[in-house]
Amino acid sequence: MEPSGTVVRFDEVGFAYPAPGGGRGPEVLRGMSLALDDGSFTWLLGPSGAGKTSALRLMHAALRPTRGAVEVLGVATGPAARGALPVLRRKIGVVHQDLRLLPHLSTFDNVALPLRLARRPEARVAQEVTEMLTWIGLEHRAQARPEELSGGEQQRAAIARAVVSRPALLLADEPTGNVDAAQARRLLALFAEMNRLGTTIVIATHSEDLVGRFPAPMMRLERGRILDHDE
Ligand SMILES: Nc1ncnc2c1ncn2[C@@H]1O[C@H](COP(=O)(O)OP(=O)(O)OP(=O)(O)O)[C@@H](O)[C@H]1O
Repeated sequence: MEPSGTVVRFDEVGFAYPAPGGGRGPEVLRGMSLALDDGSFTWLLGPSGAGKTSALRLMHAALRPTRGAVEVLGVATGPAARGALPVLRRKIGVVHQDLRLLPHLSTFDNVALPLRLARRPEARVAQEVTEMLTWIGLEHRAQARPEELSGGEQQRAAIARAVVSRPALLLADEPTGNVDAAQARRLLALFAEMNRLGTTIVIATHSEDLVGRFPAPMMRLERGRILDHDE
C-alpha cells in the first residue's frame, strides 16, 4: 500500500481496445482521474456501454491504460513488468460479469483456487472453503460442476471465489444480476462486512435497489467519462 492510503489511482486515463483491422479503436475511457481510499466502498454506475467493465478491468490490471497512469495497491500497471501483474492480481478479488467459473472443476475446487494459488496448506483450504460455502448457502453443492448449478448458484460460487482469500481490493461487475432480492441483500451484507473489515470495494451495478440499501459514494460514468463522484 502506498503511504497516502490510496488503493486505486487513475490519472487522466484513456483506454482504447485494439481495432479489428489493427491499431486502436476509439477511446472507450476518456480522461478518467480518480483516487479510491483504502477501506472505501464505491458504487460504479452508468448506462450500458459507459465503460464500467473496462474501468474495472484496468483496476484489476487485466488491461493497461493506453494513455495516462493507473496505480493499484502501489503498483503502476502501465510500466509494470508482466511478471509483476499476476502477483498484484492475487491481492484482488474479482467477480466477472460472465462469472468465469472453470467448467471442469467442482464448486469446491473453483472456490479453493485463490487459496491454492497462494499455497495455503490443504487443511486450511478445506476449512476456509467449507466455511465460505456454508455462509453463501452452497455447502450442499460443493461437488457440483458449474453447469449443474442454477444461474444464481453460479453467481454465488463466483462471489465466494472472489472473497475467500480476503483480498485487499474487491471488484465486482453486476454481482447480483442473477439472484433474487433476498439473496442480493444477503450478498450485499457480505460485501458490507468485508468492507467493515477493511477491504476496499468497487461494485458496478444497474440495480438502484441495491444501491439504495447501502449508502456509499457513487461514481457515475457516461461515455467513458466520470460524470460525478461524490466522496
Ligand atoms: N473487447 C472489446 N473490444 C472492443 N470494444 C469493446 C470491448 N469490450 C467493450 N467494448 C466497448 O467499450 C465500451 C465500454 O464497454 P464496457 O463493457 O466497459 O461498458 P459497461 O458500462 O460495463 O456496460 P454494461 O453495463 O453493458 O456492462 C462499449 O462501447 C463497448 O462496446
